[in-house]
Amino acid sequence: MSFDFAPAAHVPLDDFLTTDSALVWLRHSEGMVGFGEAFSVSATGEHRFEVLRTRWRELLDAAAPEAELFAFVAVAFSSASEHESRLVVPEMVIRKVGGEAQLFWIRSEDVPAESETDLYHLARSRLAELQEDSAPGHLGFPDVDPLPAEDRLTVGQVNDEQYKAAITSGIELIESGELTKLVLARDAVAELAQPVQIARVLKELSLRYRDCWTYSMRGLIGATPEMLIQVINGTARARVLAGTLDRKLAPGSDPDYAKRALTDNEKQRHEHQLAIDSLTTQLRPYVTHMDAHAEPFVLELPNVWHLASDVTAIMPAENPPSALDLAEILHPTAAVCGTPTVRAAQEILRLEGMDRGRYAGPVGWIDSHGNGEFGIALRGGIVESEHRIRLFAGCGIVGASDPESELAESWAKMRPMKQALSL
Ligand SMILES: C=C(O[C@H]1C=CC=C(C(=O)O)[C@@H]1O)C(=O)O
Repeated sequence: MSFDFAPAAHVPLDDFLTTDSALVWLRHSEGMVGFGEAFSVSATGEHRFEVLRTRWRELLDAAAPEAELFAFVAVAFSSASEHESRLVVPEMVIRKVGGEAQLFWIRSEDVPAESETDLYHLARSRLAELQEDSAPGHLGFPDVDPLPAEDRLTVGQVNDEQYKAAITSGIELIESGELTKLVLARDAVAELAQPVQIARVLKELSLRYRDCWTYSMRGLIGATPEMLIQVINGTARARVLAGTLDRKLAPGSDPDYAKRALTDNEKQRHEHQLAIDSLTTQLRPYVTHMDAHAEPFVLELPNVWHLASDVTAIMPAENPPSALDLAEILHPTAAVCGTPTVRAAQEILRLEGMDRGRYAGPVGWIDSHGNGEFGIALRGGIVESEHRIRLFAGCGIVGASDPESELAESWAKMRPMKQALSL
């Protein structure tokens, strides 16, 4: 059931981030926050999307026809990943769009209520209970977590030298003509003396990175600037990024620096074009009309500038694919994998030396009408235990790439999380 929810209409939705276990999708202080867990399914391997989709359909088929259900979804980057892809239906969702807020509740049959007003009060008190829930139990942390004496950031599975060596091998593959583009990632581990305060980190990200989509899905947290696909009432939208410039490197007084260094730079344009082509080629067969900007624009974030392009498409009126269908079709784009896709994915497994888990996979939400939004899980990390979070960042490699600069760029991409964790 759903109610108009005035308490969220006049305040930022961020104010409802009271518990670390909340499921989150926020941008410009609107979006969705979910509490509790009515249903959950996980999957690994090649059929992970299909397993999530099938269980979601079964759930919808079993639900009352008028039920409005939402699920939060995060899918592992690779079919070879040992990490689980998850779909979680929260018991309650606060959704805010265009200044209007609603509260959705999957009420268990045994909650008695006499009137609408009664129900609303019951919903409010249930929400208050769920908002108090401090249980990181949902995240399945191990019981024992040795405390670091002070906060530290250490190398992950891939150290700087290994990362640069992988990039050099990537460049060789591109020069030999086997690949056109390859995205290689690395990790770093933050160990904190105090428990990771997920809700606080999310608030910081959402406040500072307002143009990004702040997400939290059972331990996977971050704020991504890249929209893989959004489907709302028959219109699909994507924001494709590729081509990055660290703002720290910019000369202070030159207003045209970002434009010159990105828009007028051949390497960056080439890298960007490959990402656009991979998205539009995959999307075209599923839509009736598609518009992509002829010229990319410069997206300004507090840490970096990106070359960006927005794509809008109209879905067919009959049997349109759902947001989850499209996420599967489009993943992985050349912004996180490479060109050609299959070969690049193989080289990522061979050269990267780590399991990306849900980093760089689709993360977002879906509803019972096929609508949904999936960002690419970038600029974030995975909370691995109460005191430890693994950060990830990757860089698109083309023939003209330089390993040292790409390493520096990967640090720039981790800066939002480092700041939010006060590291
Ligand atoms: C792979 C990441 O970024 C991608 C998205 C935007 C720009 C990118 C780049 O310029 O390399 C990457 O393709 C990451 O942030 O971990």
